[in-house]
Amino acid sequence: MADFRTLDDAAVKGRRVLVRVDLNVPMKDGRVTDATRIDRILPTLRELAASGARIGILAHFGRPKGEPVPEMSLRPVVGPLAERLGVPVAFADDCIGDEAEAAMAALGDGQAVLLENTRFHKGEERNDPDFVARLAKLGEIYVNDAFSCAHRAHASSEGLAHRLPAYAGRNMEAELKALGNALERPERPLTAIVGGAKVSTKLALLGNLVTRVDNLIIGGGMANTFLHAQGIKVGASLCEPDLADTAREILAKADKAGCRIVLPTDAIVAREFAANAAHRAVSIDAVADDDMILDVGPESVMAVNTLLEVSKTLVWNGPLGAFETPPFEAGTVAVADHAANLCADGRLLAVGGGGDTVAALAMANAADRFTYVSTAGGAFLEWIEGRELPGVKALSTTVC
Ligand SMILES: Nc1ncnc2c1ncn2[C@@H]1O[C@H](COP(=O)(O)OP(=O)(O)OP(=O)(O)O)[C@@H](O)[C@H]1O
Ligand SMILES: O=C(O)[C@H](O)COP(=O)(O)O
Repeated sequence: MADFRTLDDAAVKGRRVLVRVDLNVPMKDGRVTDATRIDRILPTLRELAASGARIGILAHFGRPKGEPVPEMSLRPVVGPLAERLGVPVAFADDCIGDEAEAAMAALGDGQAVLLENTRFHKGEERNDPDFVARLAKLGEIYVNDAFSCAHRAHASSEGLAHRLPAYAGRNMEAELKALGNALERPERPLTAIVGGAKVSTKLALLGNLVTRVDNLIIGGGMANTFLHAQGIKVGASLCEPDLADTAREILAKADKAGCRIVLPTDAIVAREFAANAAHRAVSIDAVADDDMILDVGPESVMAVNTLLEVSKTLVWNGPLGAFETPPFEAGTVAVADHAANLCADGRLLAVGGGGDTVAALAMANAADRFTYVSTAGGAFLEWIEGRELPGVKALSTTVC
């Protein structure tokens, strides 16, 4: 584990502490649908509040690309956060500038303010030194509790650690410890399931993953680009044709590395992406031009579950279908339940991670039966690949 300072080493009473957390929580119609990421940061926030810190909470939501996008405001998260924390949390409409500075100045010991989405500024993702300086002006101490954002070298997740005395929060510590314990020397066969919708940012990661795992099951929106790359028609499904070459390279690399790739052989398709839309199961080579693949089909579920029976370790990021919209949760739920049963029987060590993956595991009542559930998705995948995560590295190299 990285050698970093923790809250045990920080003297925070009466001091302005900037805490980077991950509030990129699953949301539907402006309501938080899974609060796992909120629950995991409570120990840090409670400890800081009890120690008399004046807490400025930094977080992002969605991918607004450096512009204020009202639908990606963090305001709807204030209520659930305050409720779970058990104390009021103020809100500032900007994370830098006069409003943010005034909000921080107004805090008493033990009080907290949530600052608006850091990604509303281009400087966040660019890790722009001027933007980092404007954030740093708000605090005297920096705590990074967002393991799930540690793969991003952004201003609030990396840059700040070089500007302020930096510490790991309790969630950051706990995630690194739990993942290390579960997966440092995984028993084989090691199987990974990667699904979900963040195709452009996660597909490239699979090139390394295939050299580390014995089996890679690809589902969700991620599978469609691979199917397309193999000349299979995916109709109106989520697909990134520009990444077809990358997908083919990954398949070739997997072949060379002896990693078995499992793609869906059938799918649940619909012509409308809506709850209870008319849908049907089709063979993967029978997807029509106006069909959307929204879940894996029953034959694919059976193949995945059979492979899990002969696996010793499972790592899973990304749901196998659009699980928030019934009935397209069926594939994800069936596989999650089977993995959880194998895990409960001691036949499989199963670790799942990711904002929506956690919600999907909870929907399947599988989360409690998994060995460990991480809040991290992309960061989890990069950690499994053995990459150094910039947000973690910055904590261990800080000079103050
Ligand atoms: N076939 C599909 N078509 C469209 N969307 C899909 C499909 N399969 C899965 N999804 C969507 O993928 C989303 C989750 O993907 P994502 O990659 O963000 O996973 P995650 O667990 O949240 O990981 P991270 O924490 O990195 O975001 C869900 O909203 C789900 O509806
Ligand atoms: O959901 C996540 O995995 C983290 O919040 C990071 O989000 P990002 O993939 O948009 O950087």
